[in-house]
Amino acid sequence: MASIGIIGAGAWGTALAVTLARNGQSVSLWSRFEGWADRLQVERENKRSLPGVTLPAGITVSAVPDALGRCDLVLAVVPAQALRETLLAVGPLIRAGTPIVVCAKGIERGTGASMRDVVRSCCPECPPAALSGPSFAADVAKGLPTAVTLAAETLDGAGRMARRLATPTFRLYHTDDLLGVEIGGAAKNVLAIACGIAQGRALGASASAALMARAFSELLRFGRASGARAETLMGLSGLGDLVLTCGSPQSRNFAFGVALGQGLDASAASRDKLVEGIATAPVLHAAARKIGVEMPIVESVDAILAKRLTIADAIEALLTRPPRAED
Ligand SMILES: NC(=O)C1=CN([C@@H]2O[C@H](COP(=O)(O)OP(=O)(O)OC[C@H]3O[C@@H](n4cnc5c(N)ncnc54)[C@H](O)[C@@H]3O)[C@@H](O)[C@H]2O)C=CC1
Ligand SMILES: O=C(CO)COP(=O)(O)O
Repeated sequence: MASIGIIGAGAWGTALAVTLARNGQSVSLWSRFEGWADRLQVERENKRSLPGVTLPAGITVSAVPDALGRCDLVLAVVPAQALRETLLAVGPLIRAGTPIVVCAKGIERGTGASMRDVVRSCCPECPPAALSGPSFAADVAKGLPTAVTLAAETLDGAGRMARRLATPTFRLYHTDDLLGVEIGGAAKNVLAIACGIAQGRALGASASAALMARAFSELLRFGRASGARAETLMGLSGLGDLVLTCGSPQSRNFAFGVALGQGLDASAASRDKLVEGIATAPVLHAAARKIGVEMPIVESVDAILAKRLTIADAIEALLTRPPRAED
């Protein structure tokens, strides 16, 4: 069987490589940094993100992307804002017809492009797909169980990829609602920042639950108006990942929100870690406005990050919105 290619040797790229290789797959893991690729290849451990987890022999790590051209399935696991630049660099090596499964969760800043549209524009001959759902890299790398969703343009294609990537502890459901899966992953990061802020401000467990429920209502409203299916938004990649990310300090987006809520400045709170919701907040807010969907929590996060509102004013604005029927 041909290898599975993984682009990006950060926390999630490494965790996926480990999971797949433990299940007998041969994995080519690519990092753009030669020194980092060499370290992983020799030390057999990602000491930065997943200390204590051994890379199985089935993983080959390299900074030379040629092996991607011999893979029949490629996972793109770089930050959402780096996907275009990365695919422009290594995409031409990927064989036509090879699906590119984006594992990043976000919307491109500047263009407002979805991850599948970035794949389509950089690698027009490779069908885009997405893998998303409640899955912390550290949990998955330890072999703890979870379930996520694989979305592709066709249900058959999604099913084939899901069977290829599933392991006894990494359970994959599949769907052809690529739009819905991408929206869930991108939106939950922004909403988790708001939930973190509530935690950081010590607003209490009742407020956290209320905020999470209203956050889900925003996700659902935006997703449906965009054409996503309700069952996807209520599934693993929507509600499932929202619950995980909005309720756990293990989440970088939630932890960033907590730090903001405790009074830390945004750049200090996100130093040395990837917080996808920061870049996605303004683009998601703009996309919602464009289609006339109200997303007050997303709007507040965007305004706080852009320093148009203080946290205290944003909380006050949310609490004093006119009463409305629940939707
Ligand atoms: N860590 C997690 O638990 C999970 C992360 N994800 C998603 O996976 C994506 C990647 O996240 P992590 O692996 O956790 O981040 P990370 O920060 O640990 O790793 C990111 C990787 O991308 C590479 N990279 C960064 N900028 C780049 C650029 N401009 N060009 C090429 N490569 C670049 C880095 O060198 C690194 O190898 C994010 O979109 C995240 O939302 C999804 C599920 C779980
Ligand atoms: O997407 C994730 C879990 O499903 C990881 O969330 P964070 O990027 O907030 O750490």
